[in-house]
Amino acid sequence: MSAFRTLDDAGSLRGKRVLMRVDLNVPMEGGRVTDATRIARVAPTIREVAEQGGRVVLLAHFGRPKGKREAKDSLEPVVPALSEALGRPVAFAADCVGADAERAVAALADGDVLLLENTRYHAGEEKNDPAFADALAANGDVYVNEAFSAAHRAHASTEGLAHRLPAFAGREMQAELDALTKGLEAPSRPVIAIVGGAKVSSKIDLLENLVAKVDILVIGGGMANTFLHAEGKPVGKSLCERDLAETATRIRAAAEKAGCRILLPVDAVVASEFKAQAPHETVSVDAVPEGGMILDAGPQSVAAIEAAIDEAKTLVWNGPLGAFELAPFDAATVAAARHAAARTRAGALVSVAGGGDTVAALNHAGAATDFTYVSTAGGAFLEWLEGKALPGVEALRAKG
Ligand SMILES: Nc1ncnc2c1ncn2[C@@H]1O[C@H](COP(=O)(O)OP(=O)(O)O)[C@@H](O)[C@H]1O
Ligand SMILES: O=C(OP(=O)(O)O)[C@H](O)COP(=O)(O)O
Repeated sequence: MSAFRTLDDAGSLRGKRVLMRVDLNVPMEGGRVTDATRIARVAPTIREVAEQGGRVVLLAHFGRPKGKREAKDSLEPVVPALSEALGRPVAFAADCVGADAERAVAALADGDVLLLENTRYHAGEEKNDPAFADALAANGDVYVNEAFSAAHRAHASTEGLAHRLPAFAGREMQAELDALTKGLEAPSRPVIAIVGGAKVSSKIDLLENLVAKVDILVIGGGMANTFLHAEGKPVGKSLCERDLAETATRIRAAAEKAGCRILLPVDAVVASEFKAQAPHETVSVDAVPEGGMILDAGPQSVAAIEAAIDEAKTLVWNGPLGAFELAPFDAATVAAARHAAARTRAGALVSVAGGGDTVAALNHAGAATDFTYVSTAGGAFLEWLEGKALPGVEALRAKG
């Protein structure tokens, strides 16, 4: 396997248009960034290139607008947080290709930073369409991929561009891969994985491989609801992908075969509205009312998760156990995070967690700094853990 070309191999970037793919898919509320970790982690690389006199053109996605220009998925509200992290102004262009982008790029002086609008406003992005990748490439002289957390996507801005321009791994891309390899290449067993969150359809398949790699798999959040439904339990109005019941059943069988213990919630905190402080009750997972929504794991489930963490020597975690942004539905996530942090502090656990919202949840719990390593990546981290090649990483490997 050949190595990456890194920024050290890029030569002088003075006066060059540096198309840098970053992941600005950050938690936002009311038009403001609520957790800037992903921004903070790439800011030094942006500054490094700008300080060399490179003209930085940032490419990123936000949400999943599926080729449509949805105002709620604009990257413009990220500009103030980005500018604050960089300590310098950041220009913005209303499109990532075409006349708007061209004009904004042409106006850059050496050391300037420009953010282009959401790449996913164009259907060609997710299709890795050659014509769209060409249109993106027209605005750069070199390409830097600094978006490890989007490296599991073979999209035009994460993969296609690497074949069109001299391509280099960013500092954070390198650092993520180094840290994950160091922390998890030969993990002390037992290994426990916690997988929760809301991206059920895009993450459920990887559980089938994951059960062969870990000893205990805790399933939480929206992912758990899908498994509970597959077992015939009532899930009311909960976030649940009913058509994935068969996949859930298959994963349970794979886990049994691999000797991986699966832990599902036994009790749940249920509300009738997806809202902070919504009236709620704790019920058994056998008794979720028809109009109820599971928004968190209950205390018995938390106790079981904490006991399972105590058995483990290594923890990997992606996806909150509940809707942690809405108090009091953060209780299970906060308790598990603090428990894992305490075990890590005591030297009993290697703990690695990742994902845009998971990092926000760990910060919210005050637990992030105690974890052995916090990755910015969720899905990409899990796919890396499965042993899958990440298209965004593979495309950077030096040829010849
Ligand atoms: N039971 C639940 N019902 C609805 N949403 C949930 C539930 N549990 C977790 N979530 C949501 O999952 C989201 C995070 O999921 P995901 O994007 O998969 O994680 P990450 O960004 O860390 O990879 C959070 O916004 C959280 O509110
Ligand atoms: O937030 C992201 O991933 P994550 O939620 O798994 O951490 C990345 O930006 C990838 O987004 P996507 O899952 O819509 O491709």
